[in-house]
Amino acid sequence: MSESPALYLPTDWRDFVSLTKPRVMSLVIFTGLCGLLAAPGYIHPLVGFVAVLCIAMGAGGAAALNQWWEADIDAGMKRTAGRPIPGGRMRRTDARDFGIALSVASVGLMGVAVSWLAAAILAVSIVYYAVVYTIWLKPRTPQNIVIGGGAGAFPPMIGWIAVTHDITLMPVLLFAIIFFWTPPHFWALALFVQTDYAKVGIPMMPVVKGEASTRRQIIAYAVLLLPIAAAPWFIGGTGAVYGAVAMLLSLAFIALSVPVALRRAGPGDAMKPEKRLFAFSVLYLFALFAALVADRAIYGQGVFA
Ligand code: HEM
Ligand SMILES: CC(C)=CCC/C(C)=C/CC/C(C)=C/COP(=O)(O)OP(=O)(O)O
Repeated sequence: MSESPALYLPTDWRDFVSLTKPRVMSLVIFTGLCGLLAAPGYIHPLVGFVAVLCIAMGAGGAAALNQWWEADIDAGMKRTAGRPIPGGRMRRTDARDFGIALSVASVGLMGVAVSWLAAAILAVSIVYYAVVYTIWLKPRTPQNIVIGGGAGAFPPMIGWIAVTHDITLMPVLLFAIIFFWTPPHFWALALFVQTDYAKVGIPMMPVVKGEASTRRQIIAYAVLLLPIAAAPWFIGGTGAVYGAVAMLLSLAFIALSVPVALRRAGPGDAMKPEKRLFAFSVLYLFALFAALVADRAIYGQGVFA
C-alpha cells in the first residue's frame, strides 16, 4: 500500500459520514434494530438505543477500514473513484484512525452498556468485514461474497442477543436469511458493473466463472432463501403474518431471478432484470424484517409482550 498524494482538498465532515457507507448501512442498522425488537424479553429503551447505535458505529467503522485498505482498488473503479480517499479529500491514515476509533468505541460501549456477548459478536463482525472479507477473501476467491457475506448477517443476531444475552435458534435463522440473501443481492449488481471489477483484478463471480454460471447461482440462492426465510415461522418462532409475508416476498424474489437466470431483457425494457433484482433485494430485506417486527407486535411477542 502506498500513501496517497501530498496535496489534498480539505476533508469535510460529510466525507467522514460517507466513509461509513450510510446508504448501505441503513439496512444493516435496520436489521439490527428489528432483531432487537423481535427478541423475547425486556430491554430498557435507552439501552436498546445504545445497542443499535453501537451496531451503527461498528458497521461504519468497518466500512471506513474497508475503504482505507481498498483505496487503490476504489480509485480504479468508476463507481467508487469519488470516495473520500481516492477522491483526494481524505488522508488514508485518517480513514484508518477513524475506522479503528469507531470500531473500538462501538465494542467497548456495547460491552459496558448492553452485553459482552453482543459486544463479542459485534467485534467478530467488524473483523470479519474489515479483515476476513476485505483483506483476505475479496482479492482471492470468487466465493468472497458467499463466505465474506456472513459479516453483514450478524447485526440482527447482535440486536437479538442484546436483549436475550443468549444464542438460540431464532437469531441463527436471522443470520442465515441475510447469509443466503447476500449472493443474489451482490451478484445481480456485479453483473452490470462487472467490467469494473475485472479492471482492478477482483475475482468476482461473473469475472471468474462467467455470466452464465453466476446467473444460475443467483437463482439457486434465491430458491434456497425461501425455506430459510420461512423457517422462523415453521419452527413456531413467529406467527402467520410473518410467514405469509416471507413466502410472498421470497416467491417474488425467485420470480425476479428467473429472467436473470434466463438472461431475458424484454424489448424496450428500461430496467434490466439484474438491476430490477438488485433493487428488489434491498426492498426484500427491509420488508421481511419489518414484517418480523409487525408480526411480533400483532401477536404480543418479543419486546411487545
Ligand atoms: C459481501 C456482502 C455485500 C456486498 C459485496 C455488497 C455490495 C453492495 C454494493 C457494491 C452496492 C452498491 C452501492 C454502493 O456502491 O455502495 C450495494 C448496495 C446496497 N447494499 Fe449491499 N453488499 C453486501 C451486503 C449487504 C448487506 C449485508 C446489506 C444489508 C443488510 C446491504 C445493503 C445494501 C443496500 C441497502 C444497498 C443500496 C444502497 C443505495 O441505495 O445506494 N448489502 N451493496
Ligand atoms: C456490524 C458490522 C461490522 C456489519 C458489517 C456489515 C456489512 C459487512 C455489510 C456489507 C456491506 C457492504 C457495503 C459490502 C460492500 O462490499 P465491498 O466493500 O466489497 O464493496 P465496494 O466494492 O463498494 O467497496
